Amino acid sequence: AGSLPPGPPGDPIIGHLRTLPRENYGEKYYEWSKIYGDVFSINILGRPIIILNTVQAASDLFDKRSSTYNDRPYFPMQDLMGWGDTLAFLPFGEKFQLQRKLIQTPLTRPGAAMFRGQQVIQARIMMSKLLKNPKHFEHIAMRYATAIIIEMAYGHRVVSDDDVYVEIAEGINKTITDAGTPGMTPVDVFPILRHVPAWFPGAWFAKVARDAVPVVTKFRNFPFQEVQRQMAEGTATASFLSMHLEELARQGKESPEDINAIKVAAFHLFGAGGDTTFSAILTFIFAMLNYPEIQKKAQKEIDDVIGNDRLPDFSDRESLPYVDAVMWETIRWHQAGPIGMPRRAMQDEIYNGMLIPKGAMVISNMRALTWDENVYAEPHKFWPERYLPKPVGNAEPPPTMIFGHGRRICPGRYLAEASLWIVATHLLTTFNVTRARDAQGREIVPPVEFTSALTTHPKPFECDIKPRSEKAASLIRTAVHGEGLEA
Ligand code: HEM
Repeated sequence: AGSLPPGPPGDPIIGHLRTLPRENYGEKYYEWSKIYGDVFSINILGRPIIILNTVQAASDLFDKRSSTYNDRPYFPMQDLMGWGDTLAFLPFGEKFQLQRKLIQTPLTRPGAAMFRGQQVIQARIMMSKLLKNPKHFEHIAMRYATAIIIEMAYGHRVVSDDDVYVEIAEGINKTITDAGTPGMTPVDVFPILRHVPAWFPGAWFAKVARDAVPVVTKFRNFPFQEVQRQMAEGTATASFLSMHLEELARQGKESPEDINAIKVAAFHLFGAGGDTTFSAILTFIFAMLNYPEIQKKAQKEIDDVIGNDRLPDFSDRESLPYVDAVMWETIRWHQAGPIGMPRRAMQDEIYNGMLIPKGAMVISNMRALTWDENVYAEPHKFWPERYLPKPVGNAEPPPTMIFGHGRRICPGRYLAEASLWIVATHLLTTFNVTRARDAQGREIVPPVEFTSALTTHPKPFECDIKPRSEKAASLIRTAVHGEGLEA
């Protein structure tokens, strides 16, 4: 009946517990795939983990045999923190089906397009903040990613910097980072550690979870109560939450369970879509800093197509293939979620003669999928032309697999892509990202290093973000002023 996929040698009892990297799993697994094969396995205390390192394998299992892989393993850490009932962490079953439907329905490609007006406004607010406070670009990008999701989920427009939602969101992002990579923390490996008190040596995760609970609880309840209050007063703006609640009322199905399901779905949007979008935008700024020639070339395309009398809009996307290619290359270069989200096999299966046993954790290693040299020529090179048609480019496929596969594919992908595109295009149109200089006037060259958790970000870096011209600066000021959005 086949044996497990090959893998690195491990201890007969503890398996690969000690060989597992402490960070950058994606890269380590990518190296192991070169030695042990595209599909290889490790085990921790006898629990098999199967790692897929090509789009072919991920698609064969998660798309074509999806009924076996729609499940997720149990994530004790995220459960302790208060995320256990949210879509990304739910096992396959009724709750999953309901959450998936609630989240997916308004975020289809045409559904996501409804939020474009908000994205344009928020991109312009972001540019205006960069004009005033360029050194705070990291915070400004975080604020943008937050604002997009909060407005969509709750109808609240974040304009000012000390908005309470931004504060809560920062707290949430910190808990996500502190929690490490789902499936890989000590408590995932030894679920018994759930019961260990926070002071226990090495039990950092218990403290992280304990500190996260009030932050998560506040985010779960506060915006929901606000929208309920606004709906009662008749002042609510249309949003994911208000539309779902109105629909329930229309159907006369306002049971506490149904209302709670909607509350959970709205609250999950930020957890799933905030930090990932933020990571992609920060990575874009970092890529432009590291590849000035590419930045110039994208700016030239914009100058030729849009000119310098107006700001870009979504209607320009078709006419800017190079900018599109730069965006895709950014997310291929360093994707926000390097090892995706683990699945769990729901039955024994044989794949290419190898056994994938029921209960195994199955991971599609995004890092290897996006660095596969059979798909991407010289994968380590930042080369946007690769997506352009031949002979200018190499006609390689855009790396849409960073959003996953099958029935658990990221439901926020259209929204995420548009959030990134509109910011990238505004930034290229109006600003230059260049190296900052130290007190002696020498260029600061930050190392290309990324943090390691469920989502990754470039490690804090310095750069100069200056308007390309006085004209560009005034276009931003006029746009923001015209909308009455100065804060
Ligand atoms: C650059 C941005 C983003 C990236 C790279 C990303 C990537 C991913 C990946 C890899 C998964 C796991 C898919 C799988 O198991 O095959 C996922 C799941 C998910 N994403 Fe995203 N995502 C992004 C933005 C967003 C946004 C903006 C939202 C919502 C507004 C969102 C909502 C979700 C949800 C709810 C899930 C769980 C789906 C499930 O388990 O059924 N994501 N995402």
